[in-house]
Amino acid sequence: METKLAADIDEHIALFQEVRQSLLGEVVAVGRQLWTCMERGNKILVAGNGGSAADAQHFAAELVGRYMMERRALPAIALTTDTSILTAVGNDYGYDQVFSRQVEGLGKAGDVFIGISTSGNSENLVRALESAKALGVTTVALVGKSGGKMKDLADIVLLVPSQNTPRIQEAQQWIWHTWCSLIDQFHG
Ligand SMILES: O=C(CO)[C@@H](O)[C@H](O)[C@H](O)[C@H](O)COP(=O)(O)O
Ligand SMILES: [Zn+2]
Repeated sequence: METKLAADIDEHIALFQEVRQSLLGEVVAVGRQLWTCMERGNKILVAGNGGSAADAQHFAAELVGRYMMERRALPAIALTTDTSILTAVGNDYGYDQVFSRQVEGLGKAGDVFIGISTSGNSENLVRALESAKALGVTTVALVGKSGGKMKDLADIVLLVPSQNTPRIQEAQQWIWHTWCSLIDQFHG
């Protein structure tokens, strides 16, 4: 039992070392793009399922509220929180449209949509990427495993090199926390 837990920690550390090697530069570049988007008056839309829904909300909370320093509120909306929208759209159109419908209602050219998924194959995120693209909303896919269908649709793809769902989520949490940290610094 403890051996398995220790192996999980070793896997986490090895993955983070790999992420530092292969993804840090791009994470910084995307963080700068997110800041530029919000600075010019556009907003960030973010969505995911399950643990990634929690991540979407956690990220939006730290932009609208604060991360580590005092700064102005920033415009970010998690598309996972309004149960009336989620149940109405899910019931009337289907669960695969719960995010795309919100992107169509809220998205403006110049906004950024971020889809968080471990598989890259959640259909509601695939549809949201398609809707975003049609509106001129920049799309970012935070994915793992093979990157799935989302990898081929998004403008920017950050692929965590792991097949293990919780480890991928841990690395994705590092990515959006790093964006929060960079945005604090850019805000100055
Ligand atoms: O958090 C976990 C597993 O760690 C689960 O809740 C997980 O997020 C759900 O199974 C999601 O539906 C998986 O979707 P995705 O990451 O493949 O887009
Ligand atoms: Zn989880």
